[in-house]
Amino acid sequence: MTIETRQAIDPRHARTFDTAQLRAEFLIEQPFVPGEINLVYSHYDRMIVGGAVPSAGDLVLDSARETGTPGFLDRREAVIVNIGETGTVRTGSGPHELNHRDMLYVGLGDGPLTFSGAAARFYILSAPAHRHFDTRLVTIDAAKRVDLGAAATSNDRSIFQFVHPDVMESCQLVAGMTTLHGGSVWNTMPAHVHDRRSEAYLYFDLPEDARVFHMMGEPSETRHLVVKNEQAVLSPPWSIHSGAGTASYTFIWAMAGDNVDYKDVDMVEIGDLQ
Ligand SMILES: O=C[C@H](O)[C@@H](O)CC(=O)C(=O)O
Ligand SMILES: [Zn+2]
Repeated sequence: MTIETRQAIDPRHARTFDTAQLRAEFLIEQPFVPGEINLVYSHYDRMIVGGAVPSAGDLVLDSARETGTPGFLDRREAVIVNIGETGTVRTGSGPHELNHRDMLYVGLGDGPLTFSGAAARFYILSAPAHRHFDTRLVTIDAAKRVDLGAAATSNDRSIFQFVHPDVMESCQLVAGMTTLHGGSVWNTMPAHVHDRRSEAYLYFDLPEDARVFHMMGEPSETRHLVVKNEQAVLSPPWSIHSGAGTASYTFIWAMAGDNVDYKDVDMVEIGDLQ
């Protein structure tokens, strides 16, 4: 298992970054490595973001020096999303079968996690937690669907809220999936920020020869990251997080911070973007 620590970057510092520095701090280039668990420990709300690709054999996430606790989930909760084919995640309380796009919420203390499935690809999210909620599998049918945008503005999309107060309780993690409908390529425009919560994006189901231009930065200092399929982006509390693809795609968004209020966002007027 590898864990890379990323410091929380001050927006005044981020303004000075060139492309390589922006990518090194905010892009997770290869979360999915066959036969490995590969994580980033971010100091933005101490979110852990990464992947597990069991392929040949089981992979176990039991402990990490970075958390300073004997077990990885002793003081944390997690969300696991399968973006590959059917696989199994065994938690302390038992096995859970995850089909493509299912999410598993794992409550505080319910580790270790064992990942299996020859063609499964597990996206891993974790944040500190203050109490236990029962581990729960949330399928796309159980998620709350919100349709937003329109074809005329190239942002016709469905937002599926999986770990969200309307569906289930959690401590900090709020997570879901947004699918762009055919021909639509823009997510989260008009853009927003939410200083109360950090966010992470994983773009997937994007053709190999397509790219998403992920918009980030303070509204008055925007930057972009060119992102390919199955790459993740860390979005600081001070940053917009929006993207336009050269093709349609799906992404997983997840937040952690002071509240779990999905609607608590500060919208950015289009005229205020620079
Ligand atoms: O705070 C909310 C997150 O940025 C995403 O849920 C937004 C999103 O999926 C979209 O508008 O397409
Ligand atoms: Zn957001």
